Amino acid sequence: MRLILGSGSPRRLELLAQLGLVPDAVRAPEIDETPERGELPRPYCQRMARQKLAALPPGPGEVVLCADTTVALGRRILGKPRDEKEAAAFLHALSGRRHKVITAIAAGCGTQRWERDVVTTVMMKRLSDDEVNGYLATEDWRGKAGAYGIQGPAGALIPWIRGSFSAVVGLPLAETAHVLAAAGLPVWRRA
Ligand SMILES: Cc1cn([C@H]2C[C@H](O)[C@@H](COP(=O)(O)OP(=O)(O)OP(=O)(O)O)O2)c(=O)[nH]c1=O
Repeated sequence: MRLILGSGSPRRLELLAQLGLVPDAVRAPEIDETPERGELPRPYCQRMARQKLAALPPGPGEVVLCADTTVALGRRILGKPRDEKEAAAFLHALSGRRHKVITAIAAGCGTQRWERDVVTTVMMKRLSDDEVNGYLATEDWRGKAGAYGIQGPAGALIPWIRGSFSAVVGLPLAETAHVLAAAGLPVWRRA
């Protein structure tokens, strides 16, 4: 069975490597990530993971793994910021508050499909202007939902989380291992 990572995210490749898994191929899905009117963050995130998989149907002997990470501030979806101005606005909105990070995974093999999602609560400290500007200057926010990456310098801005660290970074490892095993790729027997 071949493992196909259906994601262009370097974080997801690294998280799979943490399990000792090196995909046989990496394919980046191209889908429209615009939320529907009134769509809530969790169903949106589930829909994104499902659509990414639908854009990359598994070939014979392939397991395709796709995922989506969405930052939710109440009912509001904070996607990947378009520019520094939007990143600054996201950080100000998150400052001093707790929010949710949802990561949904979708895997497929033949006509079978597996889906899971994990919701983690993240606390962002109250940010000073120096902290916002200093973090923006690192450029680390680019391409990241909610305009931060907990695994990088933004770690200094996050006093605690309740949930799964790996899910916040982009792939919930326990659920991913479970789904891959169900699809015929047991983590422990691949070494
Ligand atoms: C909140 C958060 C997000 N992120 C990243 C993970 C994802 O790469 C990104 C969310 O965007 P996604 O749309 O989930 O993924 P992507 O566009 O990077 O890749 P693909 O669609 O090809 O799978 O934000 C972090 O790296 N750290 C964090 O703390």
